Amino acid sequence: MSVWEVRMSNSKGLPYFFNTETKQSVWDPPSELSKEEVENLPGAKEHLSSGAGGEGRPGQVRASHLLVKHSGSRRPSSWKEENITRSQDEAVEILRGYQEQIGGDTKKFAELAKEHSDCSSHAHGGDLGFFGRGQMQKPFEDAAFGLEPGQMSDIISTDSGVHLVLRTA
Ligand SMILES: Cn1nc(-c2ccccc2)cc1C(=O)N[C@H](Cc1nc2ccccc2[nH]1)C(=O)O
Repeated sequence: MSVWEVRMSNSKGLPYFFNTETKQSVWDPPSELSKEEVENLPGAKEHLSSGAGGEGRPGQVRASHLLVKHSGSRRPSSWKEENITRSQDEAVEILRGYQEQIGGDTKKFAELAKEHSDCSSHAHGGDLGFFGRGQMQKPFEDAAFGLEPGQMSDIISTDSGVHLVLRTA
């Protein structure tokens, strides 16, 4: 029985991980847990988007993203860089570079997201699983729901940073 459980942050509309022993809350899946263990945590089925293999529910989309954070990001820290100080303009320039490399190649998208995305979903090639409206920050939701499956957005901005979004289902 894991000491971790998945809860929903109502203020942010995002799932987080709560340690019932230490009472610690973290956004990122605890690194000591495998993807399988994360998906079987109490609350995971209810709060985590259905990941690989899930069909999702009507009105849901599945998307991946490549996030570059900057100094103005809600949480200017990531698995890659503890203290992110780049400006938003620098973040956009970096993301433009990835956009050029990706072209329309979805395999390349996943490779670059895994290596460079400042989101903890990098470990899954940027895959966020299925989600419905009301779950993600609005600019991200609008971009994802405005794409056809297989289509990639231009650069969009949220409180988390700047993103490229790829709708996958
Ligand atoms: C919304 N979300 N899902 C995951 C996720 C999903 C599947 C597997 C692992 C992590 C991580 C996150 C998340 O909020 N990550 C944040 C960054 C971030 N901010 C976002 C805003 C909109 C969509 C995705 C976003 N990711 C972080 O790591 O600081």
